[in-house]
Amino acid sequence: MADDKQLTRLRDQIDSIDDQILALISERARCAQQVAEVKQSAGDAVFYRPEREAQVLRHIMAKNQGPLDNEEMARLFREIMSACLALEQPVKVAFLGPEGTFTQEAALKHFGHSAVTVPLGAIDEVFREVAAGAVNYGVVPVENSTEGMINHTLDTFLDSTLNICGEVELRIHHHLLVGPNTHSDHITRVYSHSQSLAQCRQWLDGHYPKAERIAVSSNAEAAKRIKGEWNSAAIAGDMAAELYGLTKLNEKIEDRPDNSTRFLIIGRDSIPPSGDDKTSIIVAVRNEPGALHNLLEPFHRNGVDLTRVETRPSRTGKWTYVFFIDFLGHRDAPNVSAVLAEVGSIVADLRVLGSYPKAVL
Ligand SMILES: O=C(O)C(=O)C[C@]1(C(=O)O)C=C[C@@H](O)C=C1
Repeated sequence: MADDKQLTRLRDQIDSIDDQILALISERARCAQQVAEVKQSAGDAVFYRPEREAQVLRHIMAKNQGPLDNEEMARLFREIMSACLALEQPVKVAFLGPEGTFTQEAALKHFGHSAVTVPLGAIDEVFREVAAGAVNYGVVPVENSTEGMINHTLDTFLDSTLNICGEVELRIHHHLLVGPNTHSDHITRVYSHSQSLAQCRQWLDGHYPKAERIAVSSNAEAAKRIKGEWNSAAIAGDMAAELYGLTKLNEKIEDRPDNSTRFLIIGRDSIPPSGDDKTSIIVAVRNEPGALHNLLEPFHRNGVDLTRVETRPSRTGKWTYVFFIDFLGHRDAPNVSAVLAEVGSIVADLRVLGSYPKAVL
């Protein structure tokens, strides 16, 4: 048994520290309320400030001396800021539903749990609802470390005028889930999103080679569907398992242990610099010799680091290539604006999708 006196003394200490934390969080929340008043009196209706949130989290991570690690500490502050923002004005965030998808997990990781998350049926719908002002922001998957780009999201940007205002990365752990009617020896069907089935291909080949693999609109949808079915399993994450009351037969069945997905936050406003930013652009290039070299050379000459170059077929048929390019730096930075001016003058079309803080968590 622990020493009772020592335990009591330590718990008294924790009680008194909690009182101080409580008073400080309340003081911080009152400050946020005053910030809201300042914004309102300036006629500014935008309460969520991603560049400021990134700065707050980076500052906390730089100052943290343990024993909690930087990510853990930032997550706590993420939730405090989320609650403070909800006091100013609750933020409404649409995501690719139903409830329990990895996209919802990404939305909550980025905005914290005080955000109101709204499930929608398709990526296009998320874009539409943000554009219509029915929600403040949207979260869409853009790229998986195992399976590559999510082309549907890229293509939707071609027809949209929305801005990218943030990015969030999520480690993706898949589990094989079953309802009460299914035994592990009698699984004849495995439901999941096509990307998730692909991310677990080798595991399925090894463990359930004969089971039919059925692609559905999301892994949460797969989890929802198998609840009452016999001989069926779903591949989905923790949130879906919990939400639909399913049992995890096998955990972390993704073929690559570092499997992660990058999501983008889309909104209507452009975001000021945070000090550590990225920019995404779409360019349409004429089909001429040296076109790709001419496009990329100004980045190199101006010391702008490219983080991704992705090609998609142009849908107008007018231009042969459309490139999605991500690079480090904010569009307001002199070297970035010089590159954008130069690139804009040589390509058929250039659209800046947005400059936004690099993912902190
Ligand atoms: O600094 C602001 O503009 C605030 O509204 C305060 C605060 C915070 O809690 O720190 C809250 C919400 C914003 O998204 C950014 C920061």
